Amino acid sequence: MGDRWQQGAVLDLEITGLNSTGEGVGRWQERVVFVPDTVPGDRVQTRLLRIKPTYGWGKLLQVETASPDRIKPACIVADKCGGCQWQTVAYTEQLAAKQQQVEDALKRIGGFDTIKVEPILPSAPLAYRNKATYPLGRSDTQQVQAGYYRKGTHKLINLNRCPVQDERLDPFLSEIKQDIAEQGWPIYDESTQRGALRHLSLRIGRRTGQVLLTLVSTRPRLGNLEEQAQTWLQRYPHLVGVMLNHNAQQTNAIFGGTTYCVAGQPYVEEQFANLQLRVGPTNFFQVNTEQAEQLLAVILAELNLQGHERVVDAYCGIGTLTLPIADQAKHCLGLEVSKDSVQQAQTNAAINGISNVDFQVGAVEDWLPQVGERLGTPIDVVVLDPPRKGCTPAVLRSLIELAPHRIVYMSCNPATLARDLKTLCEQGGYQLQRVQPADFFPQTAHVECVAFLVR
Ligand SMILES: C[S@@+](CC[C@H](N)C(=O)[O-])C[C@H]1O[C@@H](n2cnc3c(N)ncnc32)[C@H](O)[C@@H]1O
Repeated sequence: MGDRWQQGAVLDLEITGLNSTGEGVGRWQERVVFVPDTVPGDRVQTRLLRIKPTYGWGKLLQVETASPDRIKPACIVADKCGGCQWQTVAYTEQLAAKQQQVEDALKRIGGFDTIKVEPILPSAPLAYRNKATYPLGRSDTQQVQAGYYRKGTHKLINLNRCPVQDERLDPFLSEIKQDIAEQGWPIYDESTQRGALRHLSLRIGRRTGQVLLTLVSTRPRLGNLEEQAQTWLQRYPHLVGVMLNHNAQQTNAIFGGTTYCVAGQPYVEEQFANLQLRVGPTNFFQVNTEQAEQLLAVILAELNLQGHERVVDAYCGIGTLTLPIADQAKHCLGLEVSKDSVQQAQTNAAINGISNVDFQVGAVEDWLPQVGERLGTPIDVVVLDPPRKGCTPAVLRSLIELAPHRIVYMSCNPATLARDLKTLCEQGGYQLQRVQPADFFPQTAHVECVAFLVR
């Protein structure tokens, strides 16, 4: 079945680009076809799986002529693992696709036809992640496994190494599951909802080498965990703490609300932008420390703070942006919904001797309307760094009412960024001055950006 626009048809295509979800993009008789696992420049044979009148999705049957940008993946399970989409795409091509993704979102969603997007800041392409969270499972022969899910499934691929993770985390991945097996701790089974251990989570301070190991369990206790934790602390000199997170909910969220420190300390220390930061097991912290630091340097250079500014850092996490900004401003107020993160941010402020900051636990929606009373007006700068879904209409309305002179909007989703920038410009009288993308997530289609607005 070929040469027809119907499900099951086999088509020959040339792949000419990559889309924002990581699929290769080709054209067939004016229609667009998305084909996962392909590289721009590939000539491929694909079978149409799903079709709409003007576009569809195909499954790669074979690469007839490989693109010069198709490379050998660093990962031995790259063709199966659902973790990275772009292990076979040359890094320069990944960067070009991300640049295009940002430019397209700003034009198509934001209507910013003339805005110049700065060249994307490249990262180390491998071994860059400071945090790994591996689901645990059992093989058909009942061996304990840890790894990532096979593409599009919840079937685990057992891994002993993951090339995008900091290499110092690999021994924990390959060895801890053996100890779990020897302890006989029951592994959680999603299908029956029985068992205890769900995830192995690892966090490393890139500059300090300190490692924190967290087990996520449906039960608040595991027999013999204290003794096993002591064995791990002795075996791994860089391991500084062992934690147990209790998550008994039927949910996709990895962590539950309570975390116990079983042995050692409940955080890793990280040196970040000349500050000493403590990061707990469940706190949000950018996974690419070096890139977060590069983007922070861009923000500080662009803001060029003089020491008299009142700044609000909305969605502030553990103060990663709040503290370096406060260092150059009159006062900085961080707003953050996670109580744990705010406590960590307050500790981080104290350790670094930064006293011109405050942190408020709560939703930005609730607290942004009150920041004028709290800090005094005018507010000079508001920094936004929301989750992927972007800002709610209520946050944008409050922001427009507050009318800070400048807005810095950091985002990991160019589509919601472009949507919110459009609202701020059309309804709030802001002008988009500059957009700087940065690659925080090599080997995946994700891209981070910071946009600068002035009123
Ligand atoms: C992308 S992270 C940014 C954290 C911080 N700016 C950083 O660079 O480390 C988003 C943060 O927003 C918090 N958050 C999510 N929704 C929120 C809301 N409605 N109000 C306040 N904080 C929120 C999350 O807990 C998370 O810490």
